[in-house]
Amino acid sequence: MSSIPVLVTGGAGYIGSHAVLALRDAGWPVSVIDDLSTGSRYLLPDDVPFYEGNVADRALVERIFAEQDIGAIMHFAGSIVVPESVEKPLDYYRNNTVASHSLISTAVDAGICHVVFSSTAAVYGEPERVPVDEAVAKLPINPYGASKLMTERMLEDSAAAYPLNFAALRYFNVSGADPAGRSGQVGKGSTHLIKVAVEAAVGKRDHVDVFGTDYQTPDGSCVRDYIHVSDLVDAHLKALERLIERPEENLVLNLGYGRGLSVLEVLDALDKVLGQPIRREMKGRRAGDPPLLISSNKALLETLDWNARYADIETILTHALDWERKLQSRNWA
Ligand SMILES: NC(=O)c1ccc[n+]([C@@H]2O[C@H](COP(=O)([O-])OP(=O)(O)OC[C@H]3O[C@@H](n4cnc5c(N)ncnc54)[C@H](O)[C@@H]3O)[C@@H](O)[C@H]2O)c1
Ligand SMILES: O=c1ccn([C@@H]2O[C@H](COP(=O)(O)OP(=O)(O)O[C@H]3O[C@H](CO)[C@H](O)[C@H](O)[C@H]3O)[C@@H](O)[C@H]2O)c(=O)[nH]1
Repeated sequence: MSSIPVLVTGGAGYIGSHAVLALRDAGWPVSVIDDLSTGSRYLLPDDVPFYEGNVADRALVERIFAEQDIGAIMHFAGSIVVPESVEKPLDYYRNNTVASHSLISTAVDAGICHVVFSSTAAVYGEPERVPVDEAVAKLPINPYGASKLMTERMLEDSAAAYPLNFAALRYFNVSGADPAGRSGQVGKGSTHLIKVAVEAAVGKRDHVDVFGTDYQTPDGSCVRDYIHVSDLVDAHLKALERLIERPEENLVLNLGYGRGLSVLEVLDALDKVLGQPIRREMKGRRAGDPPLLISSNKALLETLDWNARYADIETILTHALDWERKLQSRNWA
């Protein structure tokens, strides 16, 4: 497979930094643009060409395209906090939709042909069926999901009109960290279950809240499809290869294992990894949480030559825990 220079937007963030590492490991030339609003430069190797700035800065993006001879974009840059999107919807439409418009139109003008886009299970809202397949109605229930769906739509219409193809990858619950310990999730008030749980494991928190124990699920707590970040980014590389091989095709794929784990099952697994229990507090339901969110990954398995390598929840937790310990030992966050 011939590799072409890739621009990773949001490459100093959690998922983007793993994509940079995976692309480099596989021999792709990589550059990064990131405004460092939530990202951290130390998640990237020093020798990655790094441009600090906003993807909506057309002049900067044009310069990167020219200087790095970019042929494809992996677009991770965006704002990701669901409750914040409800409080500040216009910020989310600006940073996720309007900034993406600028990036896509700059790419089209520069003749860049392939875009892999970070979408989310939030585009489905409260899905009418679970496992959720890609044909389920897209009815987002918050501005975050709506802002991402609008970008998917822009890509779809642009691909019909210009020489461009795209992959919209809808992530379920991204978790874990680079198995080699080079990157992971950086704190700053994370609300994600696995991040919160490993913070408790290293003593940054004294307990984990369990939000809701009275759902119509086997043990009463919410069920999610946790996918290891390295498996997730591997699907991005496979998707990009496919876009290059088949320029007339686009891809819209869920990224998940098609497997559900409850909050209590995740915490039990962490207790097992640690060999001792983490303190839990049973709390009421958190607003806006669907009881059950599991992907159908049939399309992913049928379309890409992709296999899960790190699906075991204890593996996911071990990698997240190793990273949390590293953060703590370096006083990074
Ligand atoms: N983490 C998840 O569970 C999850 C789930 C579904 C989808 N996603 C999507 O994946 C992508 C990456 O998420 P993440 O978890 O790595 O978040 P993150 O906050 O760690 O990464 C986002 C990166 O983008 C940068 N950024 C934000 N706006 C920018 C802009 N306008 N120009 C340049 N840089 C900008 C930030 O500084 C950060 O480094 C996002 O688009 C998010 O919506 C994440
Ligand atoms: O301290 C915590 C944190 C979370 N939970 C529970 O754990 C489950 C998973 O919660 P996360 O916050 O880890 O993840 P979400 O399923 O809420 O969010 C995921 O889906 C969202 C869209 O629906 C966004 O895409 C988001 O980035 C992504 O992680 C939920 O039932 C939540 O209530 C707890 O019990 N205690």
